[in-house]
Formats: sequence, structure tokens, C-alpha cells
Amino acid sequence: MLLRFTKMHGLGNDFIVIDAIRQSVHLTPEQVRHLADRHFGIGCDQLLVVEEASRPDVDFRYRIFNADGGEVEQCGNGARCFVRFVHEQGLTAKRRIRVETRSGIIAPQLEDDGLVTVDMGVPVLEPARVPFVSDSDAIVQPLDVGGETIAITAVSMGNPHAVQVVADVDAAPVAAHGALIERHPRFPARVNAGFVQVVDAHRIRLRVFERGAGETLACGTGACAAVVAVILCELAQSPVRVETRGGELDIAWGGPGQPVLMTGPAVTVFAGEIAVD
Ligand SMILES: N[C@H](CCC[C@H](N)C(=O)O)C(=O)O
Repeated sequence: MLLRFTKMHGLGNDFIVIDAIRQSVHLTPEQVRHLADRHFGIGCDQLLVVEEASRPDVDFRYRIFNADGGEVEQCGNGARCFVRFVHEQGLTAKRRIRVETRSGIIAPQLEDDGLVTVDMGVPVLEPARVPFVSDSDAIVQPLDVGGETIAITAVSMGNPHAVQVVADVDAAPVAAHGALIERHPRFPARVNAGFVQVVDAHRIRLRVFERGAGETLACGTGACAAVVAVILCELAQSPVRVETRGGELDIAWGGPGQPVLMTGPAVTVFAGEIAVD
């Protein structure tokens, strides 16, 4: 079959976006891996599927697949691209939409300046709900990685994150440690590994080795998790500008029990169609 797709990115975190409302789409993990392959397919970090709402209080349903073919709970940069896509495709005239994901409802909004703000929901810190195997609920916990003991904060934005404060993100062992943290046995659903450098009270630098995709140029939920972690550790105050390799995000968080608000760009690169057997 011929599959219509749109290629988009949020700060270089790139996506294949597929309209499953006006075309019938049922992709296997192997088909997702093929489409995500940067040599044999289209290439992307994640594949996003736009579906009709399954409940009356939301506008759309949003499914997210990592490049490794696994379906996951949330994608922040993808949420910004999602609202731009449904608007550009004429699937809605609303500028603020409610979207159902595997981990709950998010509310992306197209701003007048072309940026997109997303209410990413309330972060979860209870280890069992991240999930993170621990008999402590301390904000910072030790984790044995490659024979070293590092200090991480486990946060869920619907998807799991392990955030580590480092002196210099450029010198951090993102590839080596990121791969070990991603599959650490204390994260039974695997985890996104964030490496954050605090520049000042309102600015951090971030690199993320993403679950199911490897290091990406930016990670929206990773930026939210990193801001939650540095605020809880009293290393920064809201709002925080997050510098990623792909560009900057603005994150605001009012503290425990409050939602995280993320603002940043969403770009449509090209559209096409591809044969999927
Ligand atoms: N790799 C993530 C999903 C994509 C998240 C990221 N691209 C974002 O912008 O939040 C996970 O397995 O939870």
C-alpha cells in the first residue's frame, strides 16, 4: 500500500507524522523500524500516528512509536508538531487542542508567534510509578553504571526519565553511559537518560540519550523532566530556558502537583508517500 506521510521536527528531534484518520494505517513494529531507518526508509527518531478521538472530551488521539518500533506513552517535541500538523492539514480549526495519549491528556496550543505551548501534565516522582526500582523516595538517588556510582533523579512525564546533573554536557559520556542507563535493571520499562548542566538559575544545557532512539538533538519530555529535577534540587527556578543541541525550549513549572508548560517550535519539512508492504 502507499502511505502518505509528513516529515516534521521539533528542534531537530525528527518525526514521521501519519494521518490515520483519512487513511487506514496498521503498522507492525518491523514496519515502523523500516520507516524510521535513515538508510533504507524515510528516517526519524519517532513515528507519530494521528487518530480520531476515542472519547468525547478530547479532539484527537496521539500514538507514538520510537525508531526501535516500540510504542511509548509520551513525546513532547512530537506534541508541538502534532498540533501544527492537524491545523495545517485542516483536521481542526482550533488553535488549542486536547489530545489523548497512552499516559493521559495533553493540551498543545498554537501561539500567534508561531511557537507552540504544551501543558505536559503533572510530573510523577513516586518511584513505583516512573517506574524506578527503589526503596527510597529521595529526590536524588545513587545508580551503579559501568562500575561507577552516579546520582540521578527519576521523573515520569508520562514516560520515564533518569536525570543526572553534570559539570559539562559536552564532556559527558552520553553514548556510553546513556546506553547503560537506558537498559538499567532498576528501570523495568527502560528509561530516557538526561544529562543536564546548570548554567544559572534560569538556564540549563541538556543532552538526552532517548529510550528506543539513542541520543537525539532535543527531547521535549526530557527537558520537562530536567527542569523538574533541577528545581527540586534547588539548582534553578522557574521559568527555565533549556539549551539542547537542536535549539532552545522554555519550560515553566510551579512545583509539585502543578503541570509543566513547554514552549518551542514545530517545523514541517516535507510531505511524501512511501510503499509499505
Ligand atoms: N524516547 C521517548 C519518546 C520520545 C520522547 C521525546 N522525543 C520527546 O520529545 O519527549 C521514550 O521512549 O519515552
